[in-house]
This record gives sequence, structure tokens and C-alpha cells, in this order.
Amino acid sequence: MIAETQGLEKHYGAHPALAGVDLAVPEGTVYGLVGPNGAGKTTLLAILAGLRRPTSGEVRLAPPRGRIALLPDTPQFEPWLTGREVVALARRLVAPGLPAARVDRVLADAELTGAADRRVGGYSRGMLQRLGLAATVVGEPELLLLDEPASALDPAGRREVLDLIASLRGKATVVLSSHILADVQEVCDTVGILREGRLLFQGGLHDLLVGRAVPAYLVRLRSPVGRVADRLRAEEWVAGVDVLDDQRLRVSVHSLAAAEGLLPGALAACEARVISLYPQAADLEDVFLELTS
Ligand SMILES: Nc1ncnc2c1ncn2[C@@H]1O[C@H](COP(=O)(O)OP(=O)(O)OP(=O)(O)O)[C@@H](O)[C@H]1O
Repeated sequence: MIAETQGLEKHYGAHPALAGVDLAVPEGTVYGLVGPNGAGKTTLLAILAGLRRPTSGEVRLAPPRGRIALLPDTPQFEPWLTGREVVALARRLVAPGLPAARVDRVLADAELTGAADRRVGGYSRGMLQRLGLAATVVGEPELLLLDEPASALDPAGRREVLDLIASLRGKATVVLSSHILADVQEVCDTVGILREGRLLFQGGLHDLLVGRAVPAYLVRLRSPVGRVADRLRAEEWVAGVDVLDDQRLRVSVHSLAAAEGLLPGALAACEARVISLYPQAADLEDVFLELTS
């Protein structure tokens, strides 16, 4: 593990923001810390970064402090500096030994080459977030802590930041916090679900999704769906059928593997004219609701 905590607690006055967190971040993963507002995500990241002291519990970090970088949720830069100056300053502070050419390299990775000599006071939110990432990775940290890196951005800005984070896989370990579950599902391989200062689940995204939310098939038909829905409901391997509109059915099943063999035959038996048939993977949002409700 590159980062671990044991029995971590943080109280603000009498309020327990973290109530016994055993975090385990495997090296090389993109770890998504998810939870609703106030769950304790920022507090946990700030403790890992050494910016806040825990009330009790242990923190074990494999890299030295200098190889750990935190990007806060709304990075602030002096507005009169240019993007290049911001990143150059970060390099001089955290990794003076690295070649200066690295500044241009990370600016290019963040797609800021064209804007590098403009003052950051005129940057959009998405550009500021990408600049923050560039300034965070310029020192080649081993562990990157990103607090809500994409949450405040529009879809295009989020896309760019998520792509940038995905490109870090294999180069560094990333822990990012988010309350946007689709982002976490897309970019993370390990997930920790935090609620009211407690980890409700921690492990591989795949392990979380498999066997939790009910698996289902989305079936699109050219023929009327009502009769087919009634026939399928009678099958014991079918958990339920929702009629979504006059062409589409959502067929929930007990096991995708069993349904793979049985559903085509059942549709053929009703002489249904099938346009498409898709398995619907469980969604982090469903599982999150199931775990936190
Ligand atoms: N400096 C502080 N003083 C007092 N209470 C605090 C402080 N910082 C956080 N809290 C409280 O601790 C709890 C956890 O806050 P934290 O910011 O860590 O959660 P979060 O999951 O990051 O939430 P958000 O998504 O809203 O940023 C919240 O109830 C918050 O009000």
C-alpha cells in the first residue's frame, strides 16, 4: 500500500468528521473517494497531505512528504502570473532538480501550450483546473491527492480533466474525491465510499459492482412490448420487467450469465422482432444508493 490509515478520527470540536477510517490505497491505482457533501473527503485528503492533524489514529505513507502533492478543489493562483510562470514556480519549489523543459511538457499534456503566456486571471475554470493539475504533476509526485478535480466544471471541461487524470495511470498513484459517481466509475479502478466519516466500502470498482445492483437487459423490439413483457414475467429466471416505452423493456434477471442462454430463446418463443439486446452493467450510482440508504 502506498497510503494507509488506521482508526483515523478527526473531530472539529465535538463534531466527528472522520470516525475511524481504515484507508488502504494500493500503489499504482486511481482511487476514487466518493461520498455526499460533508462525508469527510476533504478532511481525509488534507490529513494525507499533512495539512491537518488527525485527532487520533495512524497514517502511513510510503513516499516522502515531498513526493506527495495535493490539488485543492478550487486552486488559487496569482492572477497576474502567466500559466507558464505558475508551473515554472511550482517546479522550482518542489523539484528544482528536474529539467526546466518539464514545464513545457506538462503544459502541453494539459493542453495549455497556446494559453501558456496569458495571465491566469483570464483563464476559464476548466483551464485553471488543468493548470492546477499541471502544477501538481510537474514535480513528478508519487502520490497525487485531487480534491473534487472535475466537479465544478461543465461537461467539456470535466471530460478534459478526466482524460488528463486517466493519462496519469501507471505514472503515479492518484486519490481523487468526487460526488459525481459517473466520473469515478469512468476513471477509477479502486473505490472508497465514505459517509458520515466512515468507509462503507473499499475495494475494486469491479468487486463493488458485481453482484450488488440487480443485473438487467435492455431489450428493444419492433413488435408490441406488452405481450412480451407478460410472457417474460412468467419465467422464473426473470426478476422483473419494466416497460420503458412502446419499444423498450428493461428485463431484470437474477444472473446475466443464465439470461444470456435463456433470453434469446424466450424472445423467439413470443415471436418478438428484436432490434437490439444489451446487458446493462450495474451502475455505481445504484450501488451507492443501495449502500448509503
Ligand atoms: N474547519 C472545520 N471546522 C469545523 N467543521 C468542519 C471543518 N471542516 C470540515 N468540517 C465539517 O466536517 C465534516 C466533513 O467535512 P469535509 O469538508 O471533510 O467533507 P467533504 O466530504 O469534503 O464535503 P464536501 O463535498 O462538501 O466538500 C462536515 O460536517 C463539515 O461541516
